[in-house]
Amino acid sequence: MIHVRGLARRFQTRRATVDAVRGVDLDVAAGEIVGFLGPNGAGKTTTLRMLTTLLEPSAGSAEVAGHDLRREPAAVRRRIGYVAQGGGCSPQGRVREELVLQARLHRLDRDRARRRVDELMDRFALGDLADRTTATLSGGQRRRLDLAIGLVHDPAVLFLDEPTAALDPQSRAHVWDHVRALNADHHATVFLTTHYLDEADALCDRVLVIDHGRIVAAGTPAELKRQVSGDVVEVAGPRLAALAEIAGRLRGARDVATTADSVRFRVPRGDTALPELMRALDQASVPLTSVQVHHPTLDDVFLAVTGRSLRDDAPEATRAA
Ligand SMILES: Nc1ncnc2c1ncn2[C@@H]1O[C@H](COP(=O)(O)OP(=O)(O)OP(=O)(O)O)[C@@H](O)[C@H]1O
Repeated sequence: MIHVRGLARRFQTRRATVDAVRGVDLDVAAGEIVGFLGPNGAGKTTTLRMLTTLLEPSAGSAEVAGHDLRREPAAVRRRIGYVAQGGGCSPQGRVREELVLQARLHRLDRDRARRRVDELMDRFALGDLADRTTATLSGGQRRRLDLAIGLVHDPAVLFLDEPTAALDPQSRAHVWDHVRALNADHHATVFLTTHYLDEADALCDRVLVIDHGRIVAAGTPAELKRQVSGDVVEVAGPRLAALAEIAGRLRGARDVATTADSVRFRVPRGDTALPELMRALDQASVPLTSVQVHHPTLDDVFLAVTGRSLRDDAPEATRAA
């Protein structure tokens, strides 16, 4: 359903050249839900905007829903739905009116537009909100409307840019239910971007991790999680360099990372690694002020596959207009 080879996009700003996407290859089969996961500024939105014909690629090729992205952009647009990060409806528009307007923009005749809008209002539980202006909707209601708008023309592929960003946990779970149901009932292909590993885990058949414009890991959520199996040990003390060196020598220790005030690393089992660590530190007379063992968090997954922490993340370039 989506086949991409060498897709790249370079932005030229007054101050810098930004290679936002640096040669991405990916394939999405019909009926798959694929998550595009990565920290801020990794290149997710830029890739999505290229695949939805909103942005011209600097290099590479792609076929989306059976049409060539560069040669047949209008045909691609007819077969895809796109829900952007901020949604796309006017704040003063009313819920039902907005849906009808979108249906008419997609050239559905009056009758078909009415039927389609009724169907979508029902599916996304928007009936009670029909006459509300979109500016008065809660975050979760607004996302349901955005999804309905993205589906008005019954697209073969739905692109979602961070569908649950800034939603409370309950609204996030509702959005996930809707996406799952779309996929199960209509065999819809869904390509979504997210910051959240739990979202990818709950929703996606497959996950692609992008960092610095390149895909750095791909697999099912279970496969990705296996890559960060084991426990994470975090130790602190006055001699961090010595701690890191000793940690690196423990059996099975991986991904030793020194932060400003601690050393973090992964081991197959925390309970067996700790006595070994204590003995080694004792022998080398390296003092320890604290030690913690925990299961890998979202941050550890990012650390393992991208080599940096989500928490330290910052946009790398100022956006031009
Ligand atoms: N119009 C633009 N001009 C210059 N640089 C840009 C432009 N759009 C994006 N960038 C840069 O390209 C890189 C990738 O941005 P992109 O928005 O694709 O990342 P992202 O993974 O979607 O991030 P986020 O999760 O924050 O939305 C960033 O360094 C960003 O600053």
